[in-house]
Amino acid sequence: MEFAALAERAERVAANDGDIETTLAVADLLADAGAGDGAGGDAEGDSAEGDGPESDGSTDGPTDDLPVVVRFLLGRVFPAHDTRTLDVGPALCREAIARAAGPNVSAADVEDRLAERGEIGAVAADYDFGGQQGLAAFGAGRDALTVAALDEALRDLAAASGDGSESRKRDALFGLFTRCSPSEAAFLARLVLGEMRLGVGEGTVRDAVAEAFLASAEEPESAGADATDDPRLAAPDEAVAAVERALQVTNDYGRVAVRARDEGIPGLREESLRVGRPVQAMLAQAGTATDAVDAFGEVAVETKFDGARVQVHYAPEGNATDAGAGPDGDDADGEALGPQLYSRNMDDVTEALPEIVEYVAERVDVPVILDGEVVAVDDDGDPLPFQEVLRRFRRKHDVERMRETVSLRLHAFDCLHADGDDLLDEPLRDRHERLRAVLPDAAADLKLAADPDAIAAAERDALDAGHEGVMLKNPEAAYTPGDRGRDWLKRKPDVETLDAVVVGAEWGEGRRAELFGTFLLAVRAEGTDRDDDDDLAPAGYATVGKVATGITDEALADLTARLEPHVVDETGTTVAFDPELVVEVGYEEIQTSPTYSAGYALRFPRFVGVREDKDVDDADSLARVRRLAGDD
Ligand SMILES: Nc1ncnc2c1ncn2[C@@H]1O[C@H](COP(=O)(O)OP(=O)(O)OP(=O)(O)O)[C@@H](O)[C@H]1O
Repeated sequence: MEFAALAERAERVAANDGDIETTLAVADLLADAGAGDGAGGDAEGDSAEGDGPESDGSTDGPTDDLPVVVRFLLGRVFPAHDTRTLDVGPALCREAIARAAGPNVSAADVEDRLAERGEIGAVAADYDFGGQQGLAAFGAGRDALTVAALDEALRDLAAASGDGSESRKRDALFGLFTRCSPSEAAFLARLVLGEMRLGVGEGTVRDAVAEAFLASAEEPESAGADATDDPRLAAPDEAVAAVERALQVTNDYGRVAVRARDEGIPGLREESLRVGRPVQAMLAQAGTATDAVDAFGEVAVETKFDGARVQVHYAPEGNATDAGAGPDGDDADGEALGPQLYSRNMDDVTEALPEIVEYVAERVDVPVILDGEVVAVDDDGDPLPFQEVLRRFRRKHDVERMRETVSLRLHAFDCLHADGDDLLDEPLRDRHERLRAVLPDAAADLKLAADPDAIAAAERDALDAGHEGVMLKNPEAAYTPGDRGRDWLKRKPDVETLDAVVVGAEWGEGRRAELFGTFLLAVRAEGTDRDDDDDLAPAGYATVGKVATGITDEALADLTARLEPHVVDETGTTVAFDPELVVEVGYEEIQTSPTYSAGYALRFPRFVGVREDKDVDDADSLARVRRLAGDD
């Protein structure tokens, strides 16, 4: 396919403004790109026969434009799982455009034009690259670019590394621009910067692949046979689901399009995970303990580690199964592969984390794909804030020195593949069993809990151990790459906070016996008197709950020192204070309760901090609590 044809078709795609029109226009474009030389295309209505063999567009022989066109439409030269990048920044692109535009145009001119036009494609299209410069560079006038030639040129450009690579990239890009018509130049500029602006997202391409290659014909006669009986085709929903599934496991839109075209639904169903080819991480939504219990009944409660996401791929020597693959995701079945580590965005972070590589290599003896979090720890193994992990994460230089400064630990919480078995569709509880079997040392604990109080207790433990909180997961759920569904909930941070007065406390236990442990909270309640002797709230205050969660050892010592001088009464381990100190507390909800004199209780209260800026007269009132509870 000529690049000019693609650029022009892309402009027409972008002119559509409806979802369906855009999808149909992309489907048409893909069908045409897929019917070109070397494709098992359907130009003659023979796609049901096809040419069968697995093809990813990288075989010898006539080139297949389909995978390239699919990637280009998404603003990519390489599949998402591939860690290669063009590494062309906006400045380099502007310089190449300026040079291609001729001696009278400087990079600053291009920048000015960009400020006016607002977008690099429009700027590139403004210049006439096919003019003098192009002739001078290529002697014989404009030499038409094909999609395949452009793809090859960009792959070469991406491979440039080391000294002088930036200027070689600039030269290569300049050379390409000189061969471009305005619409090609716009496409190329957007492509190298990954900003296609066609209104074509991943969902559109998914639907278009299904439409172009898998949809059963609406009128079977038109295909000469009863196309609905063709096992390679399916009803639209089923076709889209099959494409989506293949995309989840391969992370490669080009490959999936080719497979859909050549082998239909059964071919897509054969796509599976490959060790060495990262998949998108499953993501979480915010939710409360009550949401989780309501939705799942029994909830899998895990520690939420405060670090950086990492996906571990490893196929040990001598024990690689058919899941082994080369790093570029080809089908190098059975090949061993040292531990590879990928970030949440599928960047290769292997080199930056040598101790995690060693850790995995020493302990795992079957091929695996694991999901987890890398956390920085102090000398006692206690977690450090996640900023410490970031100091290590993408580092290419000084790795050994940094390794001595910041120690890392892997907490694995999921297992996507083990010993030849793809586990995405297995329930979490079973995947977790496999995880414990392959890497018991690093497997995060998974506790099952069926009521919010048990979850709150687990959260308290996690916070006390210095972690970020808890994740609440559906133990029966599959692993859905890239999906932010309702099966994983990150416990919602407290949405509301209350500024309450500390009116009492209990001494702590064990190593905290010298410190107050639990604090009794009250709000202003003008006109109230003490109800009975058990009520510690002084006149004018009403109690709303106790807080013991979220307080570091340091904060406990500080609170104890500040409150001890205000003790007015002490019974056993319980003390009452003069109202002096205001603290901010988070909570999940406010419920009516006979336990406290306000008639309300904070559910899952959590200490946020001392309100140094507030006097007790500025603390929240019972009237506000009533409003927050929805009673006023
Ligand atoms: N046990 C666990 N299970 C799943 N994720 C965990 C776990 N512990 C820590 N995490 C981390 O928590 C992240 C999800 O929570 P959070 O929203 O805080 O992350 P984010 O990257 O800021 O946002 P998001 O991923 O939701 O866009 C995961 O991507 C993962 O890195």
